[in-house]
Amino acid sequence: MAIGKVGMYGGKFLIVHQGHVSAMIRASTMVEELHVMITHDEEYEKEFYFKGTTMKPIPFHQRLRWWNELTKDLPHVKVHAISEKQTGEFSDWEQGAESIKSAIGKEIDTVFSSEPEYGRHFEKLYPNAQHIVLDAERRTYPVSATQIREEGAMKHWAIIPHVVQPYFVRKIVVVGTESSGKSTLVKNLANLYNTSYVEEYGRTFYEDIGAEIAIESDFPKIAFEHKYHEEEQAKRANKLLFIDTEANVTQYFSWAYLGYEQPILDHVADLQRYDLWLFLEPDVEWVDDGMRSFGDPSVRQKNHAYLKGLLDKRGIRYHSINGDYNERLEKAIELVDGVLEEKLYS
Ligand SMILES: NC(=O)c1ccc[n+]([C@@H]2O[C@H](COP(=O)([O-])OP(=O)(O)OC[C@H]3O[C@@H](n4cnc5c(N)ncnc54)[C@H](O)[C@@H]3O)[C@@H](O)[C@H]2O)c1
Repeated sequence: MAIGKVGMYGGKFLIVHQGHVSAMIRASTMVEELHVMITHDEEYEKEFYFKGTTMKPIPFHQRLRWWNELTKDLPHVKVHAISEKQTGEFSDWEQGAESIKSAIGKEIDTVFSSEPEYGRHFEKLYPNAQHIVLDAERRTYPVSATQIREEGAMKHWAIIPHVVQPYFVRKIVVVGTESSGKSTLVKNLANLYNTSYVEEYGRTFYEDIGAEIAIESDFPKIAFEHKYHEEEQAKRANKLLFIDTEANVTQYFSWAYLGYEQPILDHVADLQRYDLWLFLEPDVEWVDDGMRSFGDPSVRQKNHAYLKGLLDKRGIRYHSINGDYNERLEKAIELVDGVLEEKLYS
């Protein structure tokens, strides 16, 4: 028999970690229905929880989405987001409790937390409810959200839930014109860092249709499909995702093959966020693999300058990578290690 009928488990969940998930799952086995309450005050959070960290504030919609996904197989667990104005006083909790009670709409008989000292608040706010303290010593997951915000997600990867991890995956994009060594570098880096990668979709597209003639509608299709693969691979990534090309490169190909740029590709480029841009200089030997068209050295240089111009126009901070294959790899590794150490490059 359940210990209680209607349970409540609340927090700010900045960020959601396995300690929270473990508490929620245990609580869900003790009551007939459990309500997870995400209390938020985004202005206050920005000022008091994220300032001075390398982490960007996490919108409450994002937290709601994580909790929805985490509880999707538990029909008796409901998730709510509650605005709770923060001033650092107990009155914040009073106002929050009113919103919590009205959102649940039923008598709350069990309140869960991992903090014994919250008991004094709960006695006043939920006088008829029992307070069940779960893992007060944080033995299962000895970590706090504050520590993760301060030290960064990379360091605490193993205790970040799998539905939350894609949000924190660091995206490293490798750009350059044809035969600049992008695909080899991307695969080598992915294997070195034991993670996933995204291939240049344009190549697969033309291989699949067996055509060498490009038409206007190919390029938006390539850009969208490429984005889809980025999303999919981010779910499998181990901290880092290596990506071969992006929408500016697709724009460059539109210009190179059709003679003009397409505004829709600019819109896709506007939405992109990468943590590190590696720009490969065309100083390695041209390799004709049967799919390439611009081997002449002067054309190669002109194309290279055009692509750089596209990135410069957008104010993108890229890192030029040149030299032989070993020099390129070592330079890339140095920069990628910086990403793992939460260095901000863009
Ligand atoms: N108004 C209310 O009635 C009410 C009720 C509950 C919570 N709240 C809000 O939530 C806040 C309290 O939550 P918080 O700041 O502690 O939030 P939090 O998001 O850091 O933690 C949420 C809960 O998870 C527990 N927890 C944290 N790390 C854990 C770990 N490693 N292992 C196991 N459990 C762990 C916490 O003790 C807390 O009970 C309050 O400041 C208040 O704003 C309000």
